[in-house]
Amino acid sequence: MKNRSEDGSSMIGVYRRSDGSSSILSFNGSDISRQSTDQTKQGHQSLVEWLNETLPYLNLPWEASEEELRACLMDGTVLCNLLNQLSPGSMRMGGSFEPGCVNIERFLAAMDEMALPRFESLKALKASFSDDKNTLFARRRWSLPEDHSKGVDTNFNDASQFKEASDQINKSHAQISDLLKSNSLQNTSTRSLFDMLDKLLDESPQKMNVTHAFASILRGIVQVVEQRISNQAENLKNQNILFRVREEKYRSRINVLETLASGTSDKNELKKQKQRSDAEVSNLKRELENVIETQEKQFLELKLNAQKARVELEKQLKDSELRVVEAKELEKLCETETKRWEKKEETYKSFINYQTEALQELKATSMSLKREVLKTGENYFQDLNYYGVKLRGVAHAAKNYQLVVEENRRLYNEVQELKGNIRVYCRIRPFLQGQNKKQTSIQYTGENGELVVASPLKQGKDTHRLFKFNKVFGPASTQEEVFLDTRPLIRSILDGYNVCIFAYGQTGSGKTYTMSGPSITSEEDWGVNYRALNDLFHLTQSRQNSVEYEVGVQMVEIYNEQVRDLLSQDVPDASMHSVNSTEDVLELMNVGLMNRAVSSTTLNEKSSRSHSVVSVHVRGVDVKTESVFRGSLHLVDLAGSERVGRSEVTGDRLKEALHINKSLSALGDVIFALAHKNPHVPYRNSKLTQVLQNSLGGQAKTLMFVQINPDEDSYAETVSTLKFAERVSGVELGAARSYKEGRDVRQLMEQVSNLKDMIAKKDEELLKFQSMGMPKRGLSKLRIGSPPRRHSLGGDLTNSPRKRQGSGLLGRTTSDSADERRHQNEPRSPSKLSGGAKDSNIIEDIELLGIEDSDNEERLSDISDSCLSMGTETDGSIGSGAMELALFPETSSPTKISEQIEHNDKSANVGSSKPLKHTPKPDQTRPSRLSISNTSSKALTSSKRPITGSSSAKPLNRKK
Ligand SMILES: Nc1ncnc2c1ncn2[C@@H]1O[C@H](COP(=O)(O)OP(=O)(O)OP(=O)(O)O)[C@@H](O)[C@H]1O
Repeated sequence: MKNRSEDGSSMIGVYRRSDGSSSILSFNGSDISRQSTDQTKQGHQSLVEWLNETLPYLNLPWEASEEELRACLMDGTVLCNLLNQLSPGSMRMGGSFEPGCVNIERFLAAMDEMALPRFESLKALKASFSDDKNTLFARRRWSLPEDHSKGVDTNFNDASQFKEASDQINKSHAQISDLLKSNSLQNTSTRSLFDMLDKLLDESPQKMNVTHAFASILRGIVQVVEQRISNQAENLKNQNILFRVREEKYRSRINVLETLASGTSDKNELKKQKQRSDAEVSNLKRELENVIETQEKQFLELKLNAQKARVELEKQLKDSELRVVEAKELEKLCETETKRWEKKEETYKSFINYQTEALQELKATSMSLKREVLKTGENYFQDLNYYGVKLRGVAHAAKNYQLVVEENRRLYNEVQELKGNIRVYCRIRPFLQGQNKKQTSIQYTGENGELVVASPLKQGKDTHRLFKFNKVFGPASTQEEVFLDTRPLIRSILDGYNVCIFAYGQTGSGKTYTMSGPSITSEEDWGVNYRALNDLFHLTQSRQNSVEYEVGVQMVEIYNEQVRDLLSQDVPDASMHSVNSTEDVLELMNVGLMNRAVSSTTLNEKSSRSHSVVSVHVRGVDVKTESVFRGSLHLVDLAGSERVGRSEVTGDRLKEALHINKSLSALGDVIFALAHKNPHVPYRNSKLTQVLQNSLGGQAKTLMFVQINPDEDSYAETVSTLKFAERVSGVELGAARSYKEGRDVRQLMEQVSNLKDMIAKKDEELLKFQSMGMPKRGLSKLRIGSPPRRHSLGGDLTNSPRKRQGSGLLGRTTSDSADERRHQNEPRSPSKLSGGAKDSNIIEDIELLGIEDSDNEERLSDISDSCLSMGTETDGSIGSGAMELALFPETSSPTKISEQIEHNDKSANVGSSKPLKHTPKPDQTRPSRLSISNTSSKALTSSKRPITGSSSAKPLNRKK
């Protein structure tokens, strides 16, 4: 608490007594005013005591009054000495203290320096220096800033030094906080406060990790503030000096006045002057106090501002720190980003370079392309013009294409006809291994088809026999050479002709070798069968743009006059298999060969005792005209033709041989009948001739391979075989006819089919009548020439509607009862079959066959029930005349019909290529209609599965 003396004299200090009362010591140069409300004597005495102890020369009485004490201290010398005693060196006066105000000022300055309150000077001094130990401490404490500043500048050499410095800093902080708590900071001099601030700032960089630059900035600011404060202080000092000057002036005046007073007698006047002077002094004191108060206020304001500035600065410092950290992070981020962008820039640069290069290349390519396009365009237009001209030619040619194709076919067929529709090629088998020593019966083979055979055993002129065929293949001929001369016929099949190729000869003469080949694994060994089908597929492929072909294959064997399907065991009739490639055919024929019945004989261990027939049915549709072509190829590997006597077989084997010979004889009969243009051709005499019916005759092309065994032992058989072949080759069968159906024909076929259905219904009705017990007489009228017995592979087919439809590729329908009857009445004499008794060999053959006329009826009945019935016996053609006959059955009068039949029979047998107007006799009307079976197309179109083929038994035919 600060108090001010009422008289305005300079205030030196205020001290507080221990009992709580306050005392003011004021120094005005002449006295020490003391204002006390309750001063205890004890406190006063202790003070005197302390003064005496400290400055013994004072020797103040123990009970010295305040006035005495004040008088003692008044000139300031005692105070200076006291302070010098307590704190040596604190008073920088060289040890001598002249009495006067100057001493008091020094004392006050020293107090300020030691941060002791001015107004409790003595008490503070006493308290500070009462204890010896504390004396040193106090001194140290006030000199701490200097020490500490030194410490701050010191470089710490080790951790212990650093710790020590850190401890000192902490201590000084503690002291500062103590000062703050004890409010003594308020009384601390400005200088000291700034020292402390300075000290703190020195500490800050270490403790708070503030950058040195910042600290220096802060310090600079503080210095500025300090400068300002020091300016203020300087002002104050100046003012003080001014006041002191004035005080001195007044004091000198007082002295003058006192001198004058001593010289004058007028005491009152002196008193008055003294009072005026006192008044002036007190005025000056008040002025001084006011100035001090103003300065203190200003100082406080400045301090406050400094604190605020400091807080603000600290805040800014923290912000700056944060910003610095942020800036550093940002800097790092910027660096990484910069690097990244640099990398990207590099990448983009290289990419752009690459793109630019690519662009250049593209531009160049584009330019060259443009040029090429232009060039191509020009070429294109040139070509277009060129092709336009060509196209006109082609279009013109295309108009005539069909005509040319037709012409081509016609010419081709004419060539084939000129070559002969039946051709005989003779092939001589080479000697087999182990037959080297054997003599050959073949004496000569000529290029022109001449062959001379002779028996080495017989001597004489007539021993040599000359035969002439279309071609003779010697033992060295290859399979390919043999097929080369067969190939032209294959094309005919695709043009709608029927072709039959069969191999005839004694057992072991090489029939199977020629037809199938020794093995199918090697293409070189392929026989005629495989090569023909292979060719067929190649031709269909080459023609596929103009004609769509479907090919179906059947494979049967005729064994003991029974037909057996070699491709399917389960179906009763010959099954049709659709084939699309040679591979399909190979597969099928492999199966067929495996199924073929083979039995051993003494002549040929593996000799086949059956005829095998591979039938290929082709249906072609002309894409443009929609005309349908049908062609068929029969590839027949006949059973051995040797004589029964030589085979030395008995029992079942004998029966087999007899059947084989019988069927071969029937084949001979057919050929001879055709050769002699007999009105009747006995196709029905064997299953073989039935099967081959549409391939043997006026409209078919036939090729026979006559196989010869060169062995001298087989001479007789060879001669027999060659004679047979010679006769066949001499037959002129007439022009072949292509089976070409136009749209009209197909429509007619459909009508025929409908009519057949109607007839079938009528058949059923007839059967009903029969079962109802109609008079036998009436029935007998209907059943003219009914067969005595029926045998069929498929069992009794009489009532089967399916059979009545007569479907199947092979189905060319069944028997003609009139023909049958006529056939039965025909005497089967050797002369008739052979064309005369002149040829004794034929008679010999027939004898060997052992065929009796009594067999005829049974044989014919077998044929009529055949599953593979192949057509009428009346003529070898597919009877287009028969079709017409079926179409107009009711319109023709009986007389006319009979005439027409006779006419047709004749014309058929002379090989007329024109469609025949075949009108049946009254009792033949229905059978004739039924003799047409246009089912092959149906069979082909559904030929993915086995098709019941040619077993189209016609119940009505048999019933009539
Ligand atoms: N041109 C030939 N070149 C070589 N060997 C042949 C020739 N012709 C036939 N052969 C061989 O003669 C033997 C009998 O031939 P193949 O079986 O073809 O006679 P085949 O007339 O069919 O007899 P079969 O009537 O008993 O069936 C076979 O071993 C066959 O390989």
